Amino acid sequence: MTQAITVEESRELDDKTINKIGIPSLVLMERAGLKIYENMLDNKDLDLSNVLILAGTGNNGGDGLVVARLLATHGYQVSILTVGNPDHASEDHLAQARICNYYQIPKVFMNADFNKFTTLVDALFGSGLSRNVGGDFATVIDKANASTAKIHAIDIPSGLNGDTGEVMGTAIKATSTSTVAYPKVGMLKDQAKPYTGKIYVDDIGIYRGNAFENE
Ligand SMILES: NC(=O)C1=CN([C@@H]2O[C@H](COP(=O)(O)OP(=O)(O)OC[C@H]3O[C@@H](n4cnc5c(N)ncnc54)[C@H](O)[C@@H]3O)[C@@H](O)[C@H]2O)[C@@H](O)CC1
Ligand SMILES: [K+]
Repeated sequence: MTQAITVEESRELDDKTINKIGIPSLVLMERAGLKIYENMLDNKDLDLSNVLILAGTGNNGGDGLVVARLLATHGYQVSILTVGNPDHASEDHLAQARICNYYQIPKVFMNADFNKFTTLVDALFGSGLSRNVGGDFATVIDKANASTAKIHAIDIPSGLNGDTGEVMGTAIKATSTSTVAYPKVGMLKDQAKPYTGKIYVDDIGIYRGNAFENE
């Protein structure tokens, strides 16, 4: 597996790629979503006949909404549960939500029966997780773990500390995880294995170091 980075490094690399190198964030999100979708098709442990996207209102959720759209446009049955305050949604999340609305991807709410779904996509938190998980987020994570569905996590299983591999209150136990750009150091610790499952590392155009860099 390629080198691992800290969560802070991952946020710095995202920022540099977008604001210094100039690759638009929605381009990175599209590339991430496409790779994640392909990882899900690749993983034969996942049954994609009825998928639910668990989307937070940040960019991790935005990645999840790209996956929702790719599944829908390729004929898969997919629904979205958005968790968190929509008034605090990131710009890119809102852009993806408008696209999902265009495609009329069905929405479900907190009372949804997760056992109806064959695969859940964990897009609640990625590198933005900054405190212990509680409230609706904890409810959804615990319900997802207790369900019969398999879980595919985006970037970092939600609730797992990407630096230490510790659980912050509660955390998603995924069958597989698509991590963006580089794995985060905490995900490679032994204690993280039951949470990450099989790890896919997705190259989306974010690189540590650059031979052409003049600094
Ligand atoms: N444009 C970019 O920078 C890219 C971001 N990507 C994705 O975006 C993710 C990072 O997105 P964000 O920075 O929007 O952050 P997240 O989507 O990880 O988290 C969203 C927000 O949740 C809030 N939050 C943190 N801990 C919480 C808690 N315990 N309870 C409730 N709310 C909490 C924070 O305010 C945080 O900003 C990455 O993990 C990756 O999946 C990828 O699309 C690649 C490009
Ligand atoms: K996640």
